[in-house]
Amino acid sequence: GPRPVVLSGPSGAGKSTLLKRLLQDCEGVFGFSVSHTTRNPRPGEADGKDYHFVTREEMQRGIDRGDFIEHAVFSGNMYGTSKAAVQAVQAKNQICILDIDMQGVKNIKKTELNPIYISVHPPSVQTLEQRLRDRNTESEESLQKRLQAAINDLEISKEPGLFDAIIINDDLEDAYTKLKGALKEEIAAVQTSKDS
Ligand SMILES: Nc1nc2c(ncn2[C@@H]2O[C@H](COP(=O)(O)OP(=O)(O)O)[C@@H](O)[C@H]2O)c(=O)[nH]1
Ligand SMILES: Nc1ncnc2c1ncn2[C@@H]1O[C@H](COP(=O)(O)OP(=O)(O)O)[C@@H](O)[C@H]1O
Repeated sequence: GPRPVVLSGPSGAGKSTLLKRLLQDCEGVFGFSVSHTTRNPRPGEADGKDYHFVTREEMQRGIDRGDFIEHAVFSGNMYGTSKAAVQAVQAKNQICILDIDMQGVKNIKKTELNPIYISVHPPSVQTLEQRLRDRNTESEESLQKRLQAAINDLEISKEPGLFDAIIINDDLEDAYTKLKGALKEEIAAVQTSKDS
């Protein structure tokens, strides 16, 4: 099947915005790997679509059973990619997109998944903070944790070879064009196999 795609980058960099657009624009080409999380759903988020929202006990049981390819704690909540989430997409012969943090990137590198790694960056930490504030989803404490993680992860992202592409999300149209461009061969391959 097609190579999966990992989208990483700081909270608030624009990963969900870009990937939602990609899913709509290239209908049937991509499938989202629905992660598990212990954080509370935000208004508008649907269980089983944006995340599988679970308790810490349920998540820990799944980890102990070996259900997860990778898992991490981010900003005080647990997150993880289940084997089933990736298999559900791969069974449809779609390009599986994973939206995961830096710990997830490092752990996926130890697996056989062999994805394309893309990092989405904000134009500056100031802009990131403004976008996160305007999104209105975080408490002040959660916002500060995300900004600290962002500063740390932006530094780690400079490591040569960690990512296949880094997309700076300043103008959204421009960033989207770059993201689609970075994946054009994979998109074409899936479209060709669908036509045949
Ligand atoms: N390692 C890992 N990170 C994840 C997973 N799902 C989501 N994340 C990351 O967890 C972080 C927080 O996600 P979320 O609470 O949805 O906040 P947002 O990124 O600010 O919208 C982001 O960096 C996500 O990429 C997962 O399954 N594994
Ligand atoms: N290029 C952009 N210009 C202005 N605002 C943006 C841009 N991209 C995303 N946003 C906004 O910034 C916020 C964070 O984006 P989001 O996609 O939720 O980030 P992430 O999924 O990486 O946490 C959202 O409110 C989104 O609408």
